[in-house]
Amino acid sequence: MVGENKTLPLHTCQIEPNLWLNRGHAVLYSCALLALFYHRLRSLLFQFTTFFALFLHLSLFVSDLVFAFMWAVTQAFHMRRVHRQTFPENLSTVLETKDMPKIDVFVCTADPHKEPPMSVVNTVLSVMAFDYPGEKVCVYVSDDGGSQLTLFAFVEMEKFARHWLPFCREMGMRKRSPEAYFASSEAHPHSDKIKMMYECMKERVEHVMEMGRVTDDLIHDEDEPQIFTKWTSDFTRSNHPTVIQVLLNSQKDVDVMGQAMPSLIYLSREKRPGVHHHFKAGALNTLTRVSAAMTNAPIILTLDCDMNSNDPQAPRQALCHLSDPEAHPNLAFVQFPQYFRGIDRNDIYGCEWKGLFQIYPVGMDGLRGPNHVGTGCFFRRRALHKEDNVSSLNLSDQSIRDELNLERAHNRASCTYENDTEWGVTMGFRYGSVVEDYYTGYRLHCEGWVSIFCDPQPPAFMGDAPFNLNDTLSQTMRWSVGLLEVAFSKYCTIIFGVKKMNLLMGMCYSHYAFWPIWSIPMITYAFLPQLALLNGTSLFPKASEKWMYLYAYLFISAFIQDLISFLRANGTLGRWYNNQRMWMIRGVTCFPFGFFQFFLQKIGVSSSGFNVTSKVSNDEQSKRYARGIFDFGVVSPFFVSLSMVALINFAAFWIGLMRVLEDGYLNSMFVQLFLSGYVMVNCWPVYEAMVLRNDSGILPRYVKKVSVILSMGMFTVAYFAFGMQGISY
Ligand SMILES: O=c1ccn([C@@H]2O[C@H](COP(=O)(O)OP(=O)(O)O[C@H]3O[C@H](CO)[C@@H](O)[C@H](O)[C@H]3O)[C@@H](O)[C@H]2O)c(=O)[nH]1
Ligand SMILES: [Mn+2]
Repeated sequence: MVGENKTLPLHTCQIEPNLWLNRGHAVLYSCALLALFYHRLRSLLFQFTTFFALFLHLSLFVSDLVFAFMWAVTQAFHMRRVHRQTFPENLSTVLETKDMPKIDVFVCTADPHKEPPMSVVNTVLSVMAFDYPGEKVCVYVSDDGGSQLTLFAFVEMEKFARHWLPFCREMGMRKRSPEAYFASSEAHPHSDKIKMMYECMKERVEHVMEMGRVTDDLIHDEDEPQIFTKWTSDFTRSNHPTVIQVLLNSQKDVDVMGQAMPSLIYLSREKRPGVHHHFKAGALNTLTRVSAAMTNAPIILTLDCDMNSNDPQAPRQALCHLSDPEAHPNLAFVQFPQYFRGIDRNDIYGCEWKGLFQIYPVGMDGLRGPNHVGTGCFFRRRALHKEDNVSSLNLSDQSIRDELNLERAHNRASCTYENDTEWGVTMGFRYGSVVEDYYTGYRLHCEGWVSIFCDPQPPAFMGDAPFNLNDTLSQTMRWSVGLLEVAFSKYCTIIFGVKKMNLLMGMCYSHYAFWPIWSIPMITYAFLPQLALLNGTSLFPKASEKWMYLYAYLFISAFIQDLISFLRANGTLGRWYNNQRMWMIRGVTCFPFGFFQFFLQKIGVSSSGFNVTSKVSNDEQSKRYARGIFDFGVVSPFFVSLSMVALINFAAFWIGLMRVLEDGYLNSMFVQLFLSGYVMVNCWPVYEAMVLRNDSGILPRYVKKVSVILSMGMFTVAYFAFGMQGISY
């Protein structure tokens, strides 16, 4: 066991027993796959009567190859799973409180309308209230929206925080974001006074949000007017100077009980039209440089604005690894998983991402460590600066109000600072992919850094998940584009990755990089067998043939393996069912559209973008979500392709069933009929939204019309293609 003091361990690490079961299954399944390809190749050669037949069988062949590739790379996650535990109560054996390292916390926000300032305020309050010496914490809020509304919220919050932090210490509660605390059963009956203060602050912030700007009558403090003077008439979110505002300084600010407050710094980096700002990666690099000039803590915690601390012990848990004298010298980061609040019982949109955030990191942790997921991650500053830069940035004892430091910080937040530097190339968060988290972690692992997965219960952090279908699909589409940017770059995971790390790590990273290629088999299997069924053409072995067992084994055992690992990670059957349904939906919507977008970028027609996920939902939407009802509601190309799948499969199943019963073809059409039925059952929410429901979340008429027309067009083309070729088995 690693990091174990003779008596009191800081952490333990256990390899999962029974791994041979996974390995045995992998061998068996591989053999089955080989048999499948033998069978597929044979059909390809023997049934090559016409080009159309070749096209049909080639499509299925390629689809199965993709399935097999995805299955194979996923096995790397099951080869060496490890489970860690931390013991923060033992930290004192290696570290006295006065020696605890300083921590800089980066909280990113980008748009006050999609990310309400009050929610960012809650996040910041929850981390300021960490169970950690106040003078050792500095929270930086990066506002890429350059919004005076967000700054106003923090000016207000700073006063409330002086009451909130002592309150948290006194109550010793776990949830330290006011919103989460007041809504929880933890809330103390005598918390009325502090709740009132909170409500007052919230009211003022929301009032300013409604007004859209900060008016003079809202400014009380004599210091405050000058804070907002940078917002002149030509200040826009994409064209403005740097704003750095020190709101709290731990060297002089104390709470109402006289204890040092953590520092709090608002930063909105300079933006100019025509100068690429590299989205969140750019924001994080600016924060890294600015914080180096002001507090220069050796440990950095990155958080998205919706990621509240859910346990004030989180920094101590991370320190169990980071401060362990026996820690790996190249330990770059300790990653906590993303958990989400407010997910409905059955997680209809599969937003929990159990595989991505809970199951697969355990597998990577047994290799070189989990991938970085953008939030809830404690970095060693060393991993983000180049070695030689760390010493030159060693300014840790300087005051954050120091004029020289402030000037340095301003300079480092300028939009041209990075020109001709290594920032984003070999230093800091890497540019070139909109999934900067995945890409940065990947590059660090390739450079020989390692990471650790820390998944304590209760979860250390909790974030928001998208609450409607279009938002979650847009988010996955952005991820898809970002992942393809990595897959098709010179840092391709299967070539560069395998070479620089090892085969298994390369496979894990490839699983993500090639996510969007799921769309190839998904689209093929969603349309081709169904169109063939409608035209009386059989594409699979007969139900009575022995090859059928092979198909059944491959299909069923893949599902069972997935189900078992889902249930073992505290999943429920309902959530698993919805999760597999969302895979199908993503496979025919955001993955192919992501592919298309990536292609447009490659040929220079479109440029990459970071469409921030909205963290607000209206009342009606929330009600529907709570009842597990799908929200369509907007005209979106995703819904057109999804509706087409629903329509074609519906027609294929019922017409196919009628024909089969009439003509007795069930034996040869069984697989296709089963497939249409399976897709149809998965598409149930789409039928509901098409014809059965009557609320504002139904499929818009326009989407229905377009998808009916396109489906008919597709059917007609297939009718002639199958008819003219005259294939029928
Ligand atoms: O130009 C930008 C765009 C975004 N953000 C911030 O980035 C964070 C993540 O954005 P969000 O819209 O919530 O994206 P998600 O897809 O929900 O986030 C996941 O995926 C991102 C990569 O696509 C990662 O950065 C995140 O950490 C990860 O949680 C938010 O705090 C934003 O404020 C910026 O600071 N600047
Ligand atoms: Mn998010």
